[in-house]
Amino acid sequence: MTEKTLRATYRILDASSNRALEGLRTMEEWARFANDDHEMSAELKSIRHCVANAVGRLPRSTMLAARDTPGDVGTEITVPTEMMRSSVASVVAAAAARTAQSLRVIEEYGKTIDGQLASEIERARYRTYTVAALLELSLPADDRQRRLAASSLYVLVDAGVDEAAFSESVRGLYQSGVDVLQLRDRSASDRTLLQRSAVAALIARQCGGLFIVNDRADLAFASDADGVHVGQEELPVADARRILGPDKLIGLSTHSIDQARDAVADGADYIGCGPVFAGRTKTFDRYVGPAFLQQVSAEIELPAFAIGGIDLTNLDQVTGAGIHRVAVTGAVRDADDPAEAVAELKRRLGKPVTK
Ligand SMILES: Cc1ncc(COP(=O)(O)OP(=O)(O)O)c(N)n1
Ligand SMILES: Cc1nc(C(=O)O)sc1CCOP(=O)(O)O
Ligand SMILES: [Mg+2]
Repeated sequence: MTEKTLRATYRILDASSNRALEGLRTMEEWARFANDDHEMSAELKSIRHCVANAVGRLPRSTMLAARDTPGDVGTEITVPTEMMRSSVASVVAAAAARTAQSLRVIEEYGKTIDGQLASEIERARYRTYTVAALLELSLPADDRQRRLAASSLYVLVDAGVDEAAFSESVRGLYQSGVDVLQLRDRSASDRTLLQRSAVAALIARQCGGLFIVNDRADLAFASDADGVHVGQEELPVADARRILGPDKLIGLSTHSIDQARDAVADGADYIGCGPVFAGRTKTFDRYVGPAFLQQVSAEIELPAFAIGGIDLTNLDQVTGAGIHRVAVTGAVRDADDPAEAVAELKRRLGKPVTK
């Protein structure tokens, strides 16, 4: 092995052992101080010491001499969500992934220097898989469902004239009280929808809101949105779920009580119920009116958002039918002061009932 290759190998082993030990410590802190779990804390501490002892077989002075943090190009490479964690569950999940990846790196490059090191790290890696899974399963489910249950105002927006205007509008809507925002724009290209969705997903995490992509589970996945909303003619819920997995939200449009019942059976996380009234955004042959909302309110346990032509002039008909969640477009888009319209809608909706 050339001097240059050997130095690079020690640099990798140094960085990866630091990353692995940091990840193990991050997991250990939750097991110790949040879960008060003596057994899990002890196991994570034991793995951390095994890794440290195994890496201790390497010449520390050589590792330190190979370290060059100021020259590390990786420190400048970031992704938007790298500095964001939407929940403690995501902190622990990131630490578990980082630890496993780093142990694998130490194991593989360590094989070129010390086989005993590699086999000790392999044992530590398998132990980490087990304890990390138990730790992640001990955590409260990601709070996406909790935030959905607490949501009452859902606003649908288009891609806007450019990313800057879109970002400003999205942030303003969340800050004025919008709980859920959906990007719905038939005229935008996939590339534009993806870029806008990635931006909105990040802003949603920063503001504590939820961001949903209309129709397209692929774009929702690629942008790390909180979920997708599909209609009766788009991907079935089950197929959207296969793409997004169990932790993302899938909303389904419903226009009858049978469709609402099917939505529950199909595993949707929430439903849109409409079109209730004629509106300015989308036209229909028929409107379900408040009667459908009464049926849903009486029977369906999922969060149900009334949609279609809803604004402050007819909101009382919606809440009077027992639905305290609405999804609107025109009522905010066409308002003289969108922030004030949001605030007034939220005031009139109050805290959502449990369904
Ligand atoms: C919250 C919510 N409810 C209903 C719809 C309508 O979805 P869909 O029937 O797929 O029609 P389009 O929005 O795709 O035209 C929605 N988007 N959001
Ligand atoms: C996109 C959409 N879907 C509906 C449904 O009933 O499925 S109603 C609707 C339009 C919502 O916009 P506005 O609040 O401006 O009427
Ligand atoms: Mg649709």
